[in-house]
Amino acid sequence: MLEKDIKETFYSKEEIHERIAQLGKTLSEDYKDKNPLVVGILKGAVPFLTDLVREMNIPLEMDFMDVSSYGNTTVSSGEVKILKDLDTVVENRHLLIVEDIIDSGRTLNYLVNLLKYRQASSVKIVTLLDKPDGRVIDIEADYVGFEVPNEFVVGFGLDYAERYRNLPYIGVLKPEVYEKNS
Ligand SMILES: O=P(O)(O)OC[C@H]1O[C@H](OP(=O)(O)OP(=O)(O)O)[C@H](O)[C@@H]1O
Ligand SMILES: Nc1nc2[nH]cnc2c(=O)[nH]1
Repeated sequence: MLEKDIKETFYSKEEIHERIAQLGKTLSEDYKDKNPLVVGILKGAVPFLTDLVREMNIPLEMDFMDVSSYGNTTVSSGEVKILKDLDTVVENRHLLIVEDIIDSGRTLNYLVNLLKYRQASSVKIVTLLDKPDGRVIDIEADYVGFEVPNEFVVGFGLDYAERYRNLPYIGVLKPEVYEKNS
């Protein structure tokens, strides 16, 4: 059903699971004894976060924030808005922000500055995907799953107009899918 809209697969289900297992192992070593607060950024990071934390065999806590800069389009508005804030006080906590993708860098730049201002002990980023050619603000993730080219990708949490988040792999849509929507 969903497959018929996909032009090309960049990363398969198996490749993604293998990479998440490696990241979970590294993070378990780096965060042992730190009781990190794992901060998921809704909604795109949910599939990645739920797989990642199950590969981390250390004590940790989870919380979620929802911020928006894209609306229902493939173009960033440039303005980041908080739609849902954390429930947890982050002062003196080690934070690990979990994202599905860094593209322009605007979302993460905003979040890192905000959480540092709230006096977290440390703020690091793990992202499933990094799109370096999309960058407008100079910010890098501390842990990256895969690099992707400068194309609008969907799947494994990433949507187009709220669809395709449940695809178990990462790919790009056929051009006619956008034409139908415009
Ligand atoms: O580096 P940037 O250019 O800021 O782009 C990255 C952000 O864009 C997407 O979120 P979106 O606002 O589309 O929300 P969603 O996760 O709910 O789809 C993605 O989940 C990142 O949070
Ligand atoms: N679905 C999706 N959301 C994004 N947000 C920023 N870049 C992207 C992208 O390539 N795909």
